[in-house]
This record gives sequence, structure tokens and C-alpha cells, in this order.
Amino acid sequence: MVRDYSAFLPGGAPARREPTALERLGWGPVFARQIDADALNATPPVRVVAVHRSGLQVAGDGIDETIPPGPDATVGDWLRLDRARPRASRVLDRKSLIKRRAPGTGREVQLIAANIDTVFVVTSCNADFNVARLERYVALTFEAGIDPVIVLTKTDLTDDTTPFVEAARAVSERVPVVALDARGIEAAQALADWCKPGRTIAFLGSSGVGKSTLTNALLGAQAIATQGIREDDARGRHTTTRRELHGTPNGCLVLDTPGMRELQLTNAATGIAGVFDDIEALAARCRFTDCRHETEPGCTILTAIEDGSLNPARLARWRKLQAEDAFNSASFAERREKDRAFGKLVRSAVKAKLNRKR
Ligand SMILES: Nc1nc2c(ncn2[C@@H]2O[C@H](COP(=O)(O)OP(=O)(O)OP(=O)(O)O)[C@@H](O)[C@H]2O)c(=O)[nH]1
Ligand SMILES: [Zn+2]
Repeated sequence: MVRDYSAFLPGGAPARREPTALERLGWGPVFARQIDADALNATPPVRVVAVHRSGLQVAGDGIDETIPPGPDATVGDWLRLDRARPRASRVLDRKSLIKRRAPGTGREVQLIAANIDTVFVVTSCNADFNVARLERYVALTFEAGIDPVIVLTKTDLTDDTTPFVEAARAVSERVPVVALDARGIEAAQALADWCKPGRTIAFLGSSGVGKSTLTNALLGAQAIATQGIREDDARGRHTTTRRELHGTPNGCLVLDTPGMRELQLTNAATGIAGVFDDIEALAARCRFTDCRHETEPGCTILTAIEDGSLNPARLARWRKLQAEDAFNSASFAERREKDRAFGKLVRSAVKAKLNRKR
């Protein structure tokens, strides 16, 4: 009989075993470290696999239920499920968190997904393709603490994908670019390097670029309807929810998010610096510490524009994103300051009233 001792040899492959129910949901040491073995029964770990209007759908070892909204959690989060008071369930520290400025006039921060390992920023080789939008998504992903991959779909609709691939590659040296026909049989294979067992991946991008099609390519036979999952809302109507983690046959978890029409960055300075690290490096070397890089003679950025090593359009996009982020982040802080001042006003008014009553 031939025995396999490789697991005992230095550098040998670890012994293979079936993943546990939690590992199939993406559980790992980062989360295990945060939970007491004694507390496992009273407050078992569960993952938020979907967010519905009526509550959070959570899954764990032998657990699959919907708890009322309450925990400040988003899809992908791990909770310690408080069985007696589900609303009080605690959110475990995250590996990563994707957020944006909520659309509309308010400046609230909206949580999009937590504990994602890889984000596929999806766009197509047609009119949807837009470098500024790619940079925006990549900045959002860097800010979340996640490595993105750019996926260009609909290669079958163009004679030459080269200009699209080259423009996408120019976004960041740190971001791989994959071009494919999302409906083709090779789609799942093209993404296989990132879709490993126990990993959680997400597709981000505008409406219609092929996110659901790619999700289905990974899900294979278990494919979801591209319309999303149906759920009864409070009024008994059918609505569609599209913030849901799906398990693929090979043990990877996939999140397909609805297309985002408005993607505004907030508090994303680190992410923006990550995308434009070439410009940031030039700025850091500029001999004028308070340089606006506009007219100053000898400015490193202006010199790079003159000698052709920096694209002026890219510089303009960097400025625009920075300005937007500064505006959104500042007004968020300012608003908090205003709220605080208002709270103080209310408290002193109440106090004055109480004093009058005495
Ligand atoms: N020719 C071609 N069509 C594609 C490709 N990828 C997606 N499509 C088609 O484009 C349409 C939109 O695809 P979806 O996968 O629903 O797009 P989505 O990004 O999920 O869109 P939202 O759900 O609105 O966010 C569908 O009709 C797809 O069949 C591709 O690579 N080539
Ligand atoms: Zn300068």
C-alpha cells in the first residue's frame, strides 16, 4: 500500500478535508479569532447572505433564517447571532467594506457589501466603456481594502478589443484586465484564478454590462434568473432583490449587485491615491510643498505633462475625483458638526423649559 506522507513533509500539501458548513460560507481565521469558543452555542456566527426590506437573511451551521433589521450590517457581514434578541446581534470586524455616498441629496454613507475578497469591475467593449468610470470603481474598491480585476465583456460585439484592453490597463498597474464574452463557455474559466473555494467575489458596474450573466456563468446549472430573486414585500407584492450571495458549485461565493447609476465617492482619498499613484508620486517629488501644479515653473507634474509622460486628461480626472471626494467628505463632517450644534440647541432649550417649570 502506498501511503501519502506529503502532509507531514516540510512544504508538503496540507491534508485535504471537506470544508465545514461555515467555511463554505467564507468563514476563516480572521473571524474565528474574534469569537470565543464558549460563546459559539449562545451566539453562533452567521453570515448575512441577503438584505431584504423585511430583514437580514442569515446562514450558518444549520441556520437559515431571516432576522429583523437592526444590526448595522450589509450583505457579506458576519454576525454573532443573538438568539434571544436578534436585533442586538453583533457585527464582527470586517476584512473589507465597500461603501459609497448614498444617491440623492443627503450625504449619508451607504454600505454596499462586506468581506469581499475580489471585486470584478465590469464594463463592456461598447458605448458603456468609460475610463473615468473605471477609475472611480477601482478607487472605491482600493478604498474598501480589496484588489479589483477589470472585466471587459461583449468582446463578441467588437472587431478589435485592443483599444479597450489598453485603456483599461492604463487605469492602474496593480489591476489585471480580463476580456471575454460573458455568455461564452470560457467565461467561468477566465475568472477561475479568483473564484476559489471559500473566497467571496462581487461584480460591480453599470446596468446591462453583464454582471448577472457572469454570475450565472459561475453558478453553472444553479443559475439564477437574471431578474433576480423574488421576495414578498410587506404589501404582498413581488419585488426583486439583488443583494444576495450565491454559492457556486466549486465553493466560491458570488455577489451580483444591481447596476449603480450614480457612484459618488466619499472618504476615498486612499483609494484615489491608489489609482493615481503615478501622479501622487510626482506631486510628492514636486519641489514646491504647497504647489497647485497649475502654473508654477519647474513643477514636476507640469514638467511630466510637457515631456509627454503624463496624460493631461488623466491629470484632469484625478483633480475631479479629488474635488468630489473632498466635497462629499467635508460636507459629511460639516453636517455632523451642524447636527451636534443642533442637538446642543435642543438640549439647552429643554433645560431652559425645565428650569422655567421649577
Ligand atoms: N453579446 C453579448 N451580450 C452580453 C454579454 N454579456 C451580457 N450580455 C447581454 O447583455 C444584457 C444585460 O446583461 P446582464 O447580465 O443582465 O447585465 P447586468 O450587468 O446584470 O445588468 P443589471 O442587472 O441591470 O445591473 C443581456 O441581454 C445579456 O445577455 C456579452 O459578453 N456579449
Ligand atoms: Zn507642482
